Amino acid sequence: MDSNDLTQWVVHIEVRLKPRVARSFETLRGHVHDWLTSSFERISLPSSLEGWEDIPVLASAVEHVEACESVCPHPSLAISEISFQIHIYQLSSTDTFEEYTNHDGVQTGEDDTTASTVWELPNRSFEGMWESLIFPDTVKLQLLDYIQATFVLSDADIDFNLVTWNRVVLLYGPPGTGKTSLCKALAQKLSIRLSHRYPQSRILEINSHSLFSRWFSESGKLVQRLFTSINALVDEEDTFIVVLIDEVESLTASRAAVMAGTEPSDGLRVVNALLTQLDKLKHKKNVLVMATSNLMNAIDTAFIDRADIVQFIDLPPREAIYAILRTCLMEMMSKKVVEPVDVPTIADARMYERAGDFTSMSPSEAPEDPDLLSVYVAFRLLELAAECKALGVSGRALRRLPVLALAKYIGVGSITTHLSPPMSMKNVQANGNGRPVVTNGIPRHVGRAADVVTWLGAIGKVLKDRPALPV
Ligand SMILES: Nc1ncnc2c1ncn2[C@@H]1O[C@H](COP(=O)(O)OP(=O)(O)OP(=O)(O)O)[C@@H](O)[C@H]1O
Repeated sequence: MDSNDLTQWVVHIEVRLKPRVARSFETLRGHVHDWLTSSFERISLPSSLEGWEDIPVLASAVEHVEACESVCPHPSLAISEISFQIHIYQLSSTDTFEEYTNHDGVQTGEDDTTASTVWELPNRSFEGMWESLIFPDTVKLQLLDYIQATFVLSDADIDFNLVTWNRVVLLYGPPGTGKTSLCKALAQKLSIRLSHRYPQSRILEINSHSLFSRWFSESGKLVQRLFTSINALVDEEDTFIVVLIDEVESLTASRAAVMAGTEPSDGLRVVNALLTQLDKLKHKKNVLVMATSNLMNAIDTAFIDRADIVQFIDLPPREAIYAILRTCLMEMMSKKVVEPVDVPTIADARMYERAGDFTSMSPSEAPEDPDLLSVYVAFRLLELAAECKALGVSGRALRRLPVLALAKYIGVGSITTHLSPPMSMKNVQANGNGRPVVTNGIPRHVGRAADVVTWLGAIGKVLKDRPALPV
């Protein structure tokens, strides 16, 4: 951007408070703004910000500050180019609660089926999920922008008869590509970003299979009953509700298939009931329906037609695989399971690749010099990512590779420490190669870690066992 250009980019700053801190969010927002504008010249996007620990009022209340990714094409921005939107939030640790329904609508215990599970948002169980999901392009930001666009139009009091939307998003694609996780992560993000409008947020996950009653013809009624409880939640106008329908094809089986006799006739009642209920929900501002499917062809076209966004989520491309494997490796390094080295980002790895810095090297020739070792790691990770891409490995299977590598090729016995449960202080004593440390008050042993070259080699071997590798 031209330095004379007065355009400012909106940058979202998310400030997570410690549990049980009872301070005015408005006052804290002011302190965070003052700290940002007085302490930084530039901010990298995305990045975790540090330095608030030196401001007593922030140190006593804050747990984490994140400058979120932005549509801005620059990796960092000068403070003068930024218009801050500061979101203060506190995580709920509340366990999920389940809503029960049965054929006659009375909770009786044995016959009850769990029709839905509800979480308060933002919830500790979903923290970090957004960052951990890696997709090509700007899939995540586009989805976030879509929701924000609906709020801009709602605020402008746009006539719903002229410009309309249904608040329904459908993600489809192969299994294990992160669709369900993306829905949950998006719900968490929205609960933080929309907290000035909606002080409460919840996600309600529908258990599609439970809605098929063993009492013939009851399923349509079960859907209606479930939506009666959803409507009760939505009626609280200061609460934002995300309704997640996983495997939506089981609830919205194509009516053509039902007519042709390839689907049970109960399916017809369910899909009709669901479409009717969705039409009623679309007038509510505080609800978003997110659905996922592996079988797009099996979904009734009337449901697809109601979705404002139909987004294909594919198997990860090489760059995303690199980034996912890198996060796995870095997590293991941070927990001392793998010896720490600098693992280049995908951007750096591609730079090395373009510069021709890679020469084919066998693991026995891996350099000892830390800088060269880090280039070697980038090289091996790119190779592994290309292999995974060729095999069509899903994101879910990628995250399993470290466990398989440890179990099959490294050997559980060759690594000590974090495999054992936390010990009390009096039990802490140096053992074997380990020495005791205290992390967050929990004593742990730092033991023998595998070296990164061995790890990468083991992951390569797991990929070679193709039949045993669940993709
Ligand atoms: N693109 C990705 N980036 C990072 N992690 C991913 C990605 N895709 C999948 N994963 C990992 O795989 C796990 C499974 O993902 P998830 O259940 O959301 O996939 P899904 O597409 O909904 O699968 P299914 O269709 O089988 O229900 C997640 O916990 C996540 O760790």
